[in-house]
Amino acid sequence: MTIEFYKYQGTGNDFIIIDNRHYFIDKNDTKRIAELCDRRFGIGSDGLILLENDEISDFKMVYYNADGRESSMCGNGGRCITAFAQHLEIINKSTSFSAIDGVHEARIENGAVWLKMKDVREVNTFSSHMFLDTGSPHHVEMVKSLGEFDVKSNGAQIRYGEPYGEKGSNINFVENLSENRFGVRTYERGVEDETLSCGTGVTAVALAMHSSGQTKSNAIQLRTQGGELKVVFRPTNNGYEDIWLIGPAVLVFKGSVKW
Ligand SMILES: N[C@H](CCC[C@H](N)C(=O)O)C(=O)O
Repeated sequence: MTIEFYKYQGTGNDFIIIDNRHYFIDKNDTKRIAELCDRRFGIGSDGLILLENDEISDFKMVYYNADGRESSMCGNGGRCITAFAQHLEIINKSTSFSAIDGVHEARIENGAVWLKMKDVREVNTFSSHMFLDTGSPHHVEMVKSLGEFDVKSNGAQIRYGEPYGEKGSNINFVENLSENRFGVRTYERGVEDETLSCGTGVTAVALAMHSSGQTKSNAIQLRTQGGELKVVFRPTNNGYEDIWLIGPAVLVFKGSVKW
């Protein structure tokens, strides 16, 4: 079967997106999904996203990491599928769609996509790092001179080490740039490499910086290797709510491929 795909990127985190409302893709074909994500033998991407019909919302998002396995929520992917849904004229400027961690509101405003993230009830603080789940699990730790830091080897060591083990976590390394701006580089579980940005990751960093008192602001700028993202949120006495991940989502090309 030959299928049409669209290639999107959100601050360099890139995805193959397929309108699966009418196809009958074998969603358990881990090998084929990994082949399509391969940067030499396939189309090349950090992940693959299916857009499907949904009874309770405008559409359903199914996310696979580059290893071909279905995974937890992808923030940059959620922004890209919103732009894709508008491209397909499924939506106009706002939507609510279903993903593995629940229903997300999103809107497109002045060329940026706003994605509402799930509420975060707890930020776990340890001596060397913090850990929280923003739809995907995230380890957050401060480093000096982020630009020269070896993200891949240090990230892999933490991701496979205790307490994360095989299930793993995404690993974010952070440097403070100003009162409300932080540099972030992320080792992503399921890509098993550094990605140019990670949406649930920068969301975790923004909340961790507020929770640890490194910022008093509730509007945080995140500088990633792939570009600038913004996270705004409302601190409550039960964690964080009204959390929005804001940034660009760009259609790079479309094509067709044998499945
Ligand atoms: N690799 C992540 C999922 C994708 C997260 C990232 N691409 C984002 O933008 O949030 C995980 O397995 O937890």
